[in-house]
Amino acid sequence: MERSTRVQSATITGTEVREEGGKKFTVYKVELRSEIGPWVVWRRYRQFHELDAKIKERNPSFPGRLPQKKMGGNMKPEFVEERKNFLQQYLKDLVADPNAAGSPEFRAFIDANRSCSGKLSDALGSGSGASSSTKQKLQRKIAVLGFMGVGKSAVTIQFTEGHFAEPYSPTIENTFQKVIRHKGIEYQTDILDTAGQDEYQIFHTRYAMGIHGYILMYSIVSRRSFDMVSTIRDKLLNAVGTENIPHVLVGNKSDLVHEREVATEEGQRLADEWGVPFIESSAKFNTNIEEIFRKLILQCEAGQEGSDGEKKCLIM
Ligand SMILES: Nc1nc2c(ncn2[C@@H]2O[C@H](COP(=O)(O)OP(=O)(O)OP(=O)(O)O)[C@@H](O)[C@H]2O)c(=O)[nH]1
Repeated sequence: MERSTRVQSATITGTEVREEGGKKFTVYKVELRSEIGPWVVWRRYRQFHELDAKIKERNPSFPGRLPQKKMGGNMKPEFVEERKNFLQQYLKDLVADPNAAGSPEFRAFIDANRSCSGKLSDALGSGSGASSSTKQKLQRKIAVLGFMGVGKSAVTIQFTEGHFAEPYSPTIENTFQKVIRHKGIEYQTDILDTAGQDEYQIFHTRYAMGIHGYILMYSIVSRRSFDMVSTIRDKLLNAVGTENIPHVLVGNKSDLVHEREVATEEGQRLADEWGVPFIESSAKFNTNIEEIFRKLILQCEAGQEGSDGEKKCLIM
């Protein structure tokens, strides 16, 4: 299955005035559509400008033209409306150009995980193709997926904050950060702790964009969560459009040995079928927690260094 998620349209459907550090600015609401569904990002003019500079660097003959920068009066409604129309035309030209629309810069621009203040260069940190022998901090975005209550938050919190979050509170969505060092390279990991998924939920497109690797988790004390992890993986592969995405299978709550419903061999067999690493972990006792993230980063890097057809650490 080798399909790329192509953006079919990008439409500016509104504007909003926001404030940061006492400064007001306009943000443009961009509605995007692809075969995996619609999603929205908010972007300010400066981010369009940054995108355009990168696109032109890559392809100086790209025909899209941005409206000129303006020093004052750029909050006036008539000016914002005019700029919006210009930006709309720019996006239309961009989507119509397969090279520009398929570029990592545009992928980062439409990444729903980025805010309207984030710099494009930060989002592209990992996609620069830098050699793994040089010392630098690379950004890796990881999403943790799995059925409700399997311990996605507990594992993430144990890894990033070093304690066990005992009381159960269903997650809506959270992002955590931690630096991992591996072979002299520092990886700035952003971990997206997602809401528990089941077979009826539509897979959020934002879980398919801008993520380098996935932790697919079940609980060894829940047969249902083990059955569900394959369904979630199918939805993920379908949304991302390729099987070549770094992921690991995790059976959490390994400390609850007397309540076990899924044998270690079953987890291992499934991971072998998928061709990915398998780890049993306990967030409660901090067993194998770092191992999960290390294995995922390793898998990511192995793909990047490997030959064609290998799992690649890419921004989808
Ligand atoms: N014994 C044990 N309990 C765990 C472990 N990991 C998580 N738990 C408990 O399981 C419950 C659910 O954990 P969460 O981390 O909130 O699960 P989640 O997957 O984030 O849940 P949702 O946000 O609903 O999807 C909590 O009461 C945790 O304390 C573990 O390794 N061992």
